[in-house]
Formats: sequence, structure tokens, C-alpha cells
Amino acid sequence: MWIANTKPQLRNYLSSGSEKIILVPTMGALHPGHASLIALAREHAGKDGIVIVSIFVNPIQFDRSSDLEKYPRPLAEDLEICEKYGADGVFAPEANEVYFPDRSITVTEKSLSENLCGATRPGHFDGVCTVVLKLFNLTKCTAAVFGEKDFQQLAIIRRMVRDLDLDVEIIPHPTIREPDGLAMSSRNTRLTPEHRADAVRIFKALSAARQFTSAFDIFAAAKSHIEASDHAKIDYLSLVDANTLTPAPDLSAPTILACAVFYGDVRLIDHISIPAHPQNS
Ligand SMILES: Nc1ncnc2c1ncn2[C@@H]1O[C@H](COP(=O)(O)OP(=O)(O)OP(=O)(O)O)[C@@H](O)[C@H]1O
Ligand SMILES: CC(C)(CO)[C@@H](O)C(=O)[O-]
Ligand code: BAL
Repeated sequence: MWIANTKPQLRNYLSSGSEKIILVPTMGALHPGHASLIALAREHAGKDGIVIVSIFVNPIQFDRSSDLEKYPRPLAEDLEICEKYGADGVFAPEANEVYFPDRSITVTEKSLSENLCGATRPGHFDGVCTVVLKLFNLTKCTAAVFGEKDFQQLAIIRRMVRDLDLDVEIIPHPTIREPDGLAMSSRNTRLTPEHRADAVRIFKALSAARQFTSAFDIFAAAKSHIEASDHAKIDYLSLVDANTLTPAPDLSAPTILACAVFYGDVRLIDHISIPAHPQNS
């Protein structure tokens, strides 16, 4: 498996040419969720295609400097996981390799990023879209795999591909969870044992709320379940239309119940789909 730290090195490794190049963009601190994305990329690439994993903690998508500073960076372990699950190469650049000091172009999505993480992490999706477009261009990928855990990110990337006519197939991957239901996330390693135990409530709350058939009951059930822990601070808890990601006042169409919750300074996200209940709208 090759490792490129610079753009010229990457170009060099790509010069052999292959019809299929599948990219798995990550920020490292890889866990079984990422491993599963890499394995899916391998499946799509077949034996002749190329699977590239990018490992880059993208500074311009962080809204809190402490979150960026504390983001885990276990590169040696990450490289082992990439190799084990079938990557052909890893692109792991430093920030000054990716961005020009006088960078003046940013990609902004102006609809799907209005709510949820886009509202509570200002500038986050500008940073995501900008780096993902650069990674698509640098790797010349024909397809890229993204996790459904970050469903707003997935929707925005799909919109960017559509609106900018990018020739990249977007391959989604379902959320991988710990045995107790907590969505796997690189930030989970930063939870204290007490907060880790409480964080189980997030998925339990979403699952319990899903059994109700009115927007009011769903919201109330999820909120009380999460807030039953004194440690939890809800950043947002929202029912949104599954297509537009705008607030859904009722269940006349399929919706998504999504949340971001702080345990100390660690912010976790999760969501669940809610079927339409037109009779209650
Ligand atoms: N539990 C998971 N199941 C499926 N895909 C996941 C999971 N966790 C992350 N991914 C996907 O992996 C890719 C890289 O995500 P990233 O490196 O930010 O990891 P992360 O675990 O989401 O970390 P964090 O949310 O703490 O930044 C994204 O497409 C993301 O959706
Ligand atoms: C897509 C991504 C790698 C862009 O930095 C990041 O947002 C992530 O890891 O989900
Ligand atoms: N997986 C989302 C990347 C971030 O939280 O910045």
C-alpha cells in the first residue's frame, strides 16, 4: 500500500491509470465504521480498480479550536486498518499541503446546510464541500464512499455533485453501531467512562421516539430520554423533512429525527428515519 503526503506524490502514484478510482474520505482515527466503508470501496473497485483512503483533519470545517486540537490522530494504527481492509493507497497530507496560504475560493451550499449541523457549526459545510471537491480533483476519483451517520453531509455532497456536474458516483454506507447502539465515531474515544455510558441514551431515545405517531410526542419522548442524563447538553434535536432537511411541523411526509448532543466538550450526532403518518398531519 502506498502512502502519499504531498500532491506530487499522489499524482505519481496515480499515473499508472485505472478506470475505477474509489475514494474514502476520512479524518482518520479509524474505527470499524470506517473499515466497513473501505471494504465497500474495495468491493466496488474490484481487483483492477484503485481504492484510496484520504486521512486529513480538515481545519477549515472546525468551528471550535479545542475540537480541532483534541481530534485524535493515531496515524500508524490508521494505516494498518487501511491496508487490512483493502486500500491500495492513502493520501495523508498536512494542512499547508492542501491549502494555499492566500486561498480565496470556498464552496458554499445554501439550502440543505441551513439547519441541523449547518446552523450550529457555522461554516462547517463550506469547509466540508471545499475539501471534498479538492479531494475529488486531486485523486481523480470516479466514485466516493460516505457514511449515512453524517446524513446531512451526505445530502450536501450529493447536491454538490449534482449542481456542479461532477462525474463522481456517491456510494452511501449505513451507520455502524457499537453493540449497545451508540453510533461509532472517532470522537467516542474522547468520552469519559461516565459520559460513554450515558451516550447510549442517544440511540435509545431516537428508537423509543420512533414508536410515536405525532411530531409532538416524538420530539418530547426523545428530549426527555436524552435529558434524563445530567451530563447531556442537547445542541439540537430536530424533526426535518427527509428531502429538504427543513423543519417538519408534522409527519405528512417521511422525516428524520436528528440530534447533536454534548457530553462535556465532546459533541456526538445521530439520527433515525420516521415514516410518514399522514393521518396525524
Ligand atoms: N459509525 C459509522 N458508520 C458508517 N460510516 C461512518 C461512521 N462513522 C463515520 N463514518 C463515515 O466515515 C467517513 C469519515 O468520517 P470521520 O472521519 O469524520 O469519522 P467520524 O467517526 O464521523 O468522526 P467524527 O464524527 O468524530 O468526526 C464519513 O463518510 C462518515 O460518515
Ligand atoms: C468528508 C470529510 C472527510 C471531509 O473532511 C469529513 O467531513 C468526514 O470525515 O466526514
Ligand atoms: N464526520 C464529520 C466531520 C466533522 O465532525 O467535522
